[in-house]
Amino acid sequence: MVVQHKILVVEDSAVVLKVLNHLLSQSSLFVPVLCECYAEAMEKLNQVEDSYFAAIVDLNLPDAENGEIVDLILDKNIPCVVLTGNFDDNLRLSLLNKGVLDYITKDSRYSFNHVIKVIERLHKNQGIKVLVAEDSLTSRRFIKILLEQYHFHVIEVENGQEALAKLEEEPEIRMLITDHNMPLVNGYELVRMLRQNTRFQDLVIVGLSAEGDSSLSAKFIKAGANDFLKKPFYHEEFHCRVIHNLEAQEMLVKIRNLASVDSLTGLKNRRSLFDEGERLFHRSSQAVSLAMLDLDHFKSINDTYGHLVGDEILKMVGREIQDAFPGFLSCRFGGEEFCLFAEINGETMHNLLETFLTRLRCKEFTDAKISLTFSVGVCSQPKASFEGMIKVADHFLYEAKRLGRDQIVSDK
Ligand SMILES: Nc1nc2c(ncn2[C@@H]2O[C@H](COP(=O)(O)OP(=O)(O)OP(=O)(O)O)[C@@H](O)[C@H]2O)c(=O)[nH]1
Repeated sequence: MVVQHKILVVEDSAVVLKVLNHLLSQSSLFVPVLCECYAEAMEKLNQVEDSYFAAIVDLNLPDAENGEIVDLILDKNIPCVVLTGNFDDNLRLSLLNKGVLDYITKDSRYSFNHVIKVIERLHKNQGIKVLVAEDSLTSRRFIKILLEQYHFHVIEVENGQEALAKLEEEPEIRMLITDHNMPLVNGYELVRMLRQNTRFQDLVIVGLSAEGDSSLSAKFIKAGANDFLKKPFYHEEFHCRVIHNLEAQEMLVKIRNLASVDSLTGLKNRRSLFDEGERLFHRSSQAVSLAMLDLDHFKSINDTYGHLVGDEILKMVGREIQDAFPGFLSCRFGGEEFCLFAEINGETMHNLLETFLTRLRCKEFTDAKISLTFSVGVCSQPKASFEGMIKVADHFLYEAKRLGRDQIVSDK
């Protein structure tokens, strides 16, 4: 079940309130709570049972014209995004110094999408671990506060050696913010070491360099850092760089996943079967088994109920396979053909497949209550190559079809 978060919106313009309400309601994560003035917001905030994930506020309200709403929100420790009609540099600085998350002018309709993006980002950041490597306690704490303001989970270390140990210990750390001048292993050496290890390829690294040391920024980037910041930096720039680099990395992961996943079923696609299967095949020192599964008479399902129902069936079958074979390399080989590969012996593979086929026979799929069966070929005897195993399993699959379908033929 999705946990929904309340977002307090304080805005005197009915149109803006409507737009923000619409945009927030489009996400299943957020529930907008709308207020037209300061007094109404205060009343909502005083209802003790209510806690707010964030607030979006207009600076000039009819009953509080000088941004008093910001202090009210920040006093309650609620992350605050300010929307305003006029851009003023001094005001912007004073708001950012107070600790507002962002300051956005209502100069186009994109401004409202920007506000929602900030709130969504805040939500996403909750699960993201960031490592801060910095020997100066003051500087480290300052960076920690800035990151926590954006809901990141912050881990602190005092030097490069500790950073390496922490990154080994906690592989889910997504970002490293590192100073250069640190004892034992300095920032530049740390980045070089990390980038030589393919495991840390996706780690986002932002180097911190002292003012005037331009060669260091270049060295950081050359060593493989994604970005750098010159100290002292202003927190608006810090947040932008952190978020932009993180989003670029997220996009990369998304593209990589799209390239390896079958969009219909969510299983791995044929390309990643060969990539990952080859690797597992060569690495494995124990028995491996490979199964090719083909839905029986699938063409007649398409012909009778249409392609959309056929697609729905393939999606459901994908989920069944995922549930029945956790930890397996499971892929949609093409059309209505699937492939399973794992480090198990032929007998175990056979038994698991038997259980799966039995369960499938008892099920009915879609509103049309369609029954499904699979023909399966299994290869579990040692072969010279991964491709060789696929060929053998494919051969047994066709044998299963020839023998009347709905059965397993294997070499065990
Ligand atoms: N809906 C849908 N159908 C697909 C997709 N990919 C392949 N098919 C259909 O799968 C059917 C496969 O038909 P056949 O190769 O004749 O096999 P079959 O009807 O399952 O018969 P047997 O394999 O001999 O039991 C064809 O009708 C394809 O159009 C897809 O992504 N979606």
